[in-house]
Amino acid sequence: MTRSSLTTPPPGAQPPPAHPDAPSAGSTLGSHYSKCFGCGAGHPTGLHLKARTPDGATVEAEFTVGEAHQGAPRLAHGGVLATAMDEVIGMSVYLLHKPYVTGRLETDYLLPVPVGTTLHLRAWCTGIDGRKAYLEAEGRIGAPDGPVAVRAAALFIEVNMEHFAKHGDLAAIAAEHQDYEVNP
Ligand SMILES: CCCCCCCCCCCC(=O)SCCNC(=O)CCNC(=O)[C@H](O)C(C)(C)COP(=O)(O)OP(=O)(O)OC[C@H]1O[C@@H](n2cnc3c(N)ncnc32)[C@H](O)[C@@H]1OP(=O)(O)O
Repeated sequence: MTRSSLTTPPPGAQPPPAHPDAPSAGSTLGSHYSKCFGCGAGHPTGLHLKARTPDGATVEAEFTVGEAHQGAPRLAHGGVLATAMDEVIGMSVYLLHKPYVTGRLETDYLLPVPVGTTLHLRAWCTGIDGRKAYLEAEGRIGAPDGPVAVRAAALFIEVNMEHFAKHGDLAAIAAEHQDYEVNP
């Protein structure tokens, strides 16, 4: 990953220890919002990602590139792939048990991804520094150990629920979620 200094944890920043109330190893992670383009089951044209954590530290999901995701003919659009990376990283933040939003997302495209390909996505945290969470992700073609097609590095910023109340629709979030301490 050719991550920049902005997405590289500063010296001494470490991934956090597992939060006692975060999803445990083997858990499935629900959608944070039914209309989310990345994970909402109710979104008519979204990516419909469904994630799980095999170990309480990383998050995995699969994304099959469809007709609606093309850029060049029969090939995935890079922006759609970046969305998938943003979403799987966003889901990995569940494990930190706090609300975060994407501040910066960097993406490397290593291989073209044809329509019909299933990308095996994985995301993990590389360090925490105050409100800043440093995270990475990869998308592998066809299998969890397949060739890496996409890599991402991100800086997520911790926010409070007022962020969503001020700028968005907290009532819509509250209608679907009970635990406001968790990035749903
Ligand atoms: C439960 C609900 C559902 C939650 C649903 C969440 C689901 C996740 C879905 C996928 C994720 C998304 O797409 S989220 C949607 C896309 N993202 C957004 O809409 C975020 C828009 N941006 C913002 O609202 C703001 O810029 C924030 C919150 C990111 C930061 O604003 P702030 O709170 O005023 O904080 P600020 O002081 O500026 O920044 C804090 C520290 O981070 C650094 N920093 C901030 N941005 C950057 C950046 N782009 N690149 C480098 N560094 C940065 C600052 O230098 C500072 O470092 P230092 O001085 O402390 O060293």
